[in-house]
Formats: sequence, C-alpha cells, structure tokens
Amino acid sequence: MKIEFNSEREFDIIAIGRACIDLNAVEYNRPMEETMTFKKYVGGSPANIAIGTSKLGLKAGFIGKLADDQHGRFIKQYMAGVGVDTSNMVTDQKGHKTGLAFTEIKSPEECSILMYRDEVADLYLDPSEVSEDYIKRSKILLVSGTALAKSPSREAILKAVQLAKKNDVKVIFELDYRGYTWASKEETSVYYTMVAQQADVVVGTRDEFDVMENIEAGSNEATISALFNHSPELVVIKHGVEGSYAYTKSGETFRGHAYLTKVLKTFGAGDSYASAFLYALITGKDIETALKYGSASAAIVVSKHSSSEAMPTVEEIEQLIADRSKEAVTNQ
Ligand SMILES: Nc1ncnc2c1ncn2[C@@H]1O[C@H](COP(=O)(O)OP(=O)(O)OP(=O)(O)O)[C@@H](O)[C@H]1O
Ligand SMILES: O=C(O)C[C@@H](O)[C@H](O)C(=O)CO
Repeated sequence: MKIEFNSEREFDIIAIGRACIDLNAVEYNRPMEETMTFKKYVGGSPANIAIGTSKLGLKAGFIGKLADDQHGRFIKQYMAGVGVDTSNMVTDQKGHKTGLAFTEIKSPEECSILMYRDEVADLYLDPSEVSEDYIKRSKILLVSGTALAKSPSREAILKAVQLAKKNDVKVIFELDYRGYTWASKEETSVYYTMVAQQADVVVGTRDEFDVMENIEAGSNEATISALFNHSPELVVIKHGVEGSYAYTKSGETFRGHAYLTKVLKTFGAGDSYASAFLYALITGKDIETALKYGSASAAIVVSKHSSSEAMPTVEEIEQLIADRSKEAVTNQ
C-alpha cells in the first residue's frame, strides 16, 4: 500500500505546534546537578520534524507562536536558515515565554528532559492565527499531540485538522506525549482519541498509544482494530531500540528494525524517525523502505548531540542503509 498525496501542492509538509529551545548538556555521562554548560539548539518535536524534512529536501512550513524575545527570534532565524517557511509563525504580544528543555545525559540509556513550560508562547497559538489559505497549499499537516494540551492552542489544532480534511491535506498525528503539559491522562486520552480518529496516519510509541487509550500495557492489535474503524489508513507503533511496526488498514504489517549504533543520547529519535519516514512516503517509497529511512535517520541522530541540528541528509541515510545491508549479507 502507498499513501497518495495531492501532487499539485507547493508544500510537502506543514507542521503545527511548538518551536522551542533545547539546552543539551555539554558535559554528559553525569547528572544535571554536575553539568555546568549547555549548548543551545532549536527544539520541540514539530519544529524538529519541520527542520528534519527540510534538510531532506522537502518543502516544509510551520504554524506556531513564538515569544517576542531573543529565543523567539533565534528560533525563527534558525528555521528560516534551514529552509523552513516561517511566514505563519506569529509573535506573541502578551509577554509569554519560549519553552526551554534542559536535557540530562547520564548515560546513553539514561536521558531525561527538565522542562520549563509555564505560560509558554506556543500554547497561546489562537485559532484565528491558523490560515486555511496556508494549510491548503500543503500535501501534509503534521500535528503534534502536545499542542492539544491547553487552550487556545488546542482549538487552533482542532481547527487546523478540520481545514486539512476539508482541503485534501493528509493529517499525520504524532502523539508526542509530554506528560507535564497535561492536567490528567483522562484529558489527554479524550483529545488524542478525537484527533487520532480523524487523522490519516498516526505515529507514536507503544507507551503513547497506552496514554491515548488510557490503559496500561495495551496491545498493538487492539490499537489498530479500534483506529481502523475511523479515518487512519496507516498506524506506526514504535518500540524504542526494539524497532517499530507499521500497520495498514488493508491488513498489512511491516516491521522496522533499529540500526544499532554508538548512542550518545536517546532523545530526538522519534522526531528524526518521523522526518525520514514521511520523506520516504512523500517521495513515493513503499512502507518497508520508509521504515528503514526512519530507523536510519534515528540511528544517526541518537549518535549525535542535538535533535535538530543533527538531522541527516538523504545521502547519509541511504549510506547507512547500504552499509548495513552489506554487513547483513556478509554476516549470513
Ligand atoms: N538506542 C537506539 N539506537 C538506535 N536506534 C534507536 C534507538 N532508540 C530508538 N531508535 C530508533 O528510533 C525509533 C524511534 O524511537 P522511540 O520509539 O524511542 O521514539 P520516541 O520515544 O518517540 O523518541 P524520543 O525519545 O525522541 O521521544 C525506533 O523505532 C528506532 O528505530
Ligand atoms: O520539547 C521537547 O519535547 C524536547 C525536544 O525539543 C527535544 O528535542 C526532544 O526530546 C526531541 O524528541
């Protein structure tokens, strides 16, 4: 099965949600209490995906709200510099701040994020700032689950999804669950289910689907049989280093294997995976190949320091896939 996109569109992908700052520990393999220096990058899952897809040569745009401060201006400048269209990134006029994510790298397996997200500008995106004329110029609308956490951003997202569906724009829902932005798991489950049922493609980790279903230790089979009663044509469920599964409404299942690598930190895996997976789908590759692109892109990013700047090129992804398939043949 291949997902059909409207080929007439100027943009391949428009992402909506947060564009923030990551401050990644420069001295790693230690707790944050002992970390004295942090390096600044653009962060936030949908911003990372816009940057990742733009670096892969797609035409990407972004809808979001930035703080009227040095961080907000840095984010806009950086995203424009890597080719993302920032014309629909609006500036907050009410003193809201840029979200900050301090990352702790205790070991390659033990990473965490300390978030400063009170009164952040991105969650103040207003529905009136979401333009139908902009959304209808794209093949894909990429929606980040975190943007549903609070009003008015929640309504802005729901409006964007409605506009996408009205205008033949495929809705990709990246669950992107960040617990601290939500009042409760019950609330998350309501909004996640609402958007997932309307989306064309839903991507998340097994844990994130459990949050959506408000259960513990759910099964992929139950998840897909519930979602395939609604709009989704494709559901991707990620299991960290164990790899990922893609399920189609027509009944196919594909397994993606992680490419083992020297891991520096684990965050950024999901966003780099989504960027390359979507790149492959948009450029007409089959789902099996798209899973390889996603896994290879994630393997590259987890071996590097950032989530955004480390996003690979198509050549790097294809080189890794080719090298590993040669190794697999040699090892047989
Ligand atoms: N340690 C690892 N080494 C190599 N590849 C990995 C590793 N961890 C994850 N990946 C790859 O990245 C994909 C997505 O990872 P994961 O399921 O952890 O997503 P995520 O939780 O959304 O990521 P993030 O930590 O960025 O939120 C996996 O399917 C796998 O291909
Ligand atoms: O906002 C966040 O969730 C942190 C991200 O910016 C960070 O880059 C990351 O965790 C990527 O998945």
